[in-house]
Amino acid sequence: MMNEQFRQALPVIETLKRHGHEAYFVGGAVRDYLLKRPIGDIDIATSAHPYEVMSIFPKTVPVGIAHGTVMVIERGVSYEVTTFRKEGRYEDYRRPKDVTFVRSLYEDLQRRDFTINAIAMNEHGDMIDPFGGMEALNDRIIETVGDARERFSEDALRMMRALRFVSQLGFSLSAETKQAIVQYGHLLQHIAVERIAVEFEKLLLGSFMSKAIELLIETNLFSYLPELATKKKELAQLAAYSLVPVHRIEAWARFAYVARLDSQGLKQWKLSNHLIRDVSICLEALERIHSLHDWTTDALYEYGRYIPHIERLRAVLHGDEPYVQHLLKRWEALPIRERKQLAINGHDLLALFERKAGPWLAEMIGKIERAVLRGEVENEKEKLKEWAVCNQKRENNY
Ligand SMILES: Nc1ccn([C@@H]2O[C@H](COP(=O)(O)OP(=O)(O)OP(=O)(O)O)[C@@H](O)[C@H]2O)c(=O)n1
Ligand SMILES: [Mg+2]
Repeated sequence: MMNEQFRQALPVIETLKRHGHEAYFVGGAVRDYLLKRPIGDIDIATSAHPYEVMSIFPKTVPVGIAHGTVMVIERGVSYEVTTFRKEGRYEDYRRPKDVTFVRSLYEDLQRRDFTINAIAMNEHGDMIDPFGGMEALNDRIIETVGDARERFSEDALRMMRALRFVSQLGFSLSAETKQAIVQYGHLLQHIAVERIAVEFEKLLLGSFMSKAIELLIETNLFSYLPELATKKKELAQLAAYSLVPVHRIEAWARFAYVARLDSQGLKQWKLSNHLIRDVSICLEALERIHSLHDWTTDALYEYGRYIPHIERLRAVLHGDEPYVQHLLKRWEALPIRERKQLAINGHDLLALFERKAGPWLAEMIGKIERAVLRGEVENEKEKLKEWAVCNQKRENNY
């Protein structure tokens, strides 16, 4: 009964109970535990007020007091402890700013998005499941708690969440839930792009991505996503790929490649500049590298640590085998893997030629770099100096 992660978290529940409060495990961890999937963060719901939670535990962080959430750190692990609540008035189809704390677990579960996410577990491992979540898990159905149109107008992001759960779990949408997405999809326009992108990324990384993308098209929800309103055909192509990308860079790069989005398009998704740069490098590489043959020494050197991403993408997009290990071996065998490894630097060259710094210097370093990479000269300071001087003479003779 109960797995190690929950057992480790038991003291949090027990401590709350000792202080006279109710406390349960809730949310995704309970769902994933019942599905025998690896569980992520453990969330706890309690009748205790946030300030009571903070006074009971020695180590807490008020991460979301306004929403009733306090992070409790117990034996180095952090848990989100949220006071039973029902959400206050919803405005603008977003999560409410104010919440009302309630004293009953039932009311707390009632405000949750899907029945599979509205199951609570007590300290003995007993399930409290007033909305049929376990049956839905068994039937592999995603259905809202109560009226779907109500749930989606409370928080329109839940429509994206429904599809990301489809992608992660391979479940189907209940007829009512699907119908409500068709009807309320436009409300997604009120949701911050950053929040949409978080769910979309999980969708792109799910094992059943194709099924989710097909639903995205079928419900027309795609037309409210950044840059995708006119990309129905491209999305359908994305659904045709069955391999799962292992990394977020690959997930976004494959998406951008198939949907024909450039870095400007990705900017509309409000991804971090860092991620956009990584994805853009992969996209640029995919224009050049179509087969194993295109992995020249120069390409290996240029793409360095991106080789595994690019190669896996190339393989998926061209229906080929990935040769990651082979390419990494070739990359590791290069005389140098980055400019920093050159045995000569700018100072050395300035002294050698007794010249002032100028454009000639970068040009010279570039030539030396290429010569070393091609094995024309050994990466050793004296040899490089000699080569540089000879090269200069050769050029002056022309
Ligand atoms: N828009 C939302 C977001 C969350 N929840 C509720 O809050 C729980 C925790 O939310 P979150 O951690 O975002 O999702 P999980 O279901 O836990 O999924 P994951 O395992 O990916 O964290 C959900 O299970 C659900 O009960 C909700 O009702 N409506
Ligand atoms: Mg969670």
